[in-house]
Amino acid sequence: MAKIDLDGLTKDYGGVIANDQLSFRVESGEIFGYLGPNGAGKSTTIRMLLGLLKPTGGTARVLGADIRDEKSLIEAKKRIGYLPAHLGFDDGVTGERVLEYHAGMKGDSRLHELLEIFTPPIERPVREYSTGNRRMLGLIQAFMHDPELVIMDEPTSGLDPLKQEEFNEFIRAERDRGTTIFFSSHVLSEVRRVCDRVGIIRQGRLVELEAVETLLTRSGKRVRIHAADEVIPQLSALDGVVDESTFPGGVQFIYTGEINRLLRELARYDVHDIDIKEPPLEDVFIHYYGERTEEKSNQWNPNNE
Ligand SMILES: Nc1ncnc2c1ncn2[C@@H]1O[C@H](COP(=O)(O)OP(=O)(O)OP(=O)(O)O)[C@@H](O)[C@H]1O
Repeated sequence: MAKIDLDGLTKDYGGVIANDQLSFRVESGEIFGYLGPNGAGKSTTIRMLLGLLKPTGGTARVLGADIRDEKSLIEAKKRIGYLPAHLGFDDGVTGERVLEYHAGMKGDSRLHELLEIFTPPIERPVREYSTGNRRMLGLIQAFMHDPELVIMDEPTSGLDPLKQEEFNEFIRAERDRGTTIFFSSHVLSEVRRVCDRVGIIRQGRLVELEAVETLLTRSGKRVRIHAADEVIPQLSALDGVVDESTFPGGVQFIYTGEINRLLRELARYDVHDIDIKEPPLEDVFIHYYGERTEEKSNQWNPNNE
C-alpha cells in the first residue's frame, strides 16, 4: 500500500491555486523528493497532508487515513514524523524540555541514537540556538518515536555541509530499515544523492514524476573531447549531439544518443582525451523552471548547497 496517495488534491487560496489537482503516490520504503521553485506549492501540499490546511478539492491518504477525516488522521499521525519548514519551538525552554514534551505525546524510543548524530546543545534554551541547531532539534523530534513515514519541509536548510552529509547518510539508512521518507528540497545535489524518485511541481501542477536514475539517463551524457582542430566540426555534427560548444583544442556537448554509437563514431577520429559524465542535475531540472524572470521562481538557486 502507498504510504501517501494524493487524489486530485487541490488548494485554492482564493485567487491563487497553490495545488492544482495533484495525483501521485509515495510508495512504501522509498525516499521521495518533492521539488519546485519558490512558491510552486510544496509547503501547501505538505501542510494539507498533515491536516494543517484543508483542501478545497480532491483528497489524499496518509498511512491509509483520509486527510479530511480528522479522527483517522490524528491516529495515523502517531506513526508519522513531521519536520515543518518553520520550527515554532518555545524559545524560553531548553532543547531537552522540548524533546521531553514531544516524547510525552508520541514516544522517544530512538532519542539517544539520534542525539549521537544530530547534536544540538539540548541543555541550552532554544532562543540561543543557531538556525542549524534548531533544524537538528527538529530532526530529532521528527524521528524520535520511530515513525513509519516521515514528512519534511526543506529539512537541510541551515545545516552546514558536514551535517547535510550526515543527514543524507542517516535518511538512506532509515530507508534501508523500511521508513518511508517524503521531503521538499531546493538542494539538487542532495536529491541526486538520496532520492529514489522525485516529483516536480510548478505553479501548483505536477510536471514530472520519475525515478532519479531515469531522469538522468533520459537526459544524456555530458561529453568533453580534446581533439585535433580539423575534426571538431565533424564531432559537433554527430547525430544525438546537443548544446555543443567549442573550447581551444576541443568540443563539449550533451549526447542524447546510444553510447556505443558514439564510441564507434569517435574511433574514426584522432581523439586526444575524452571525459563522459552524467549531466549535472541542474541541467536536467532547469527546463522545468522556465520563465524564470517572470515568476517568483527566479529565487530558485540550483547551486544552493
Ligand atoms: N495563506 C495563504 N494565502 C494566500 N496565498 C498563499 C498562502 N500560502 C501560500 N500562498 C501562495 O500559494 C503559493 C504556493 O505557496 P507554497 O508556500 O506552498 O510554495 P512552496 O513551493 O512551498 O514555496 P517555497 O519553496 O518558497 O517555500 C504561492 O503563490 C504562495 O504565495
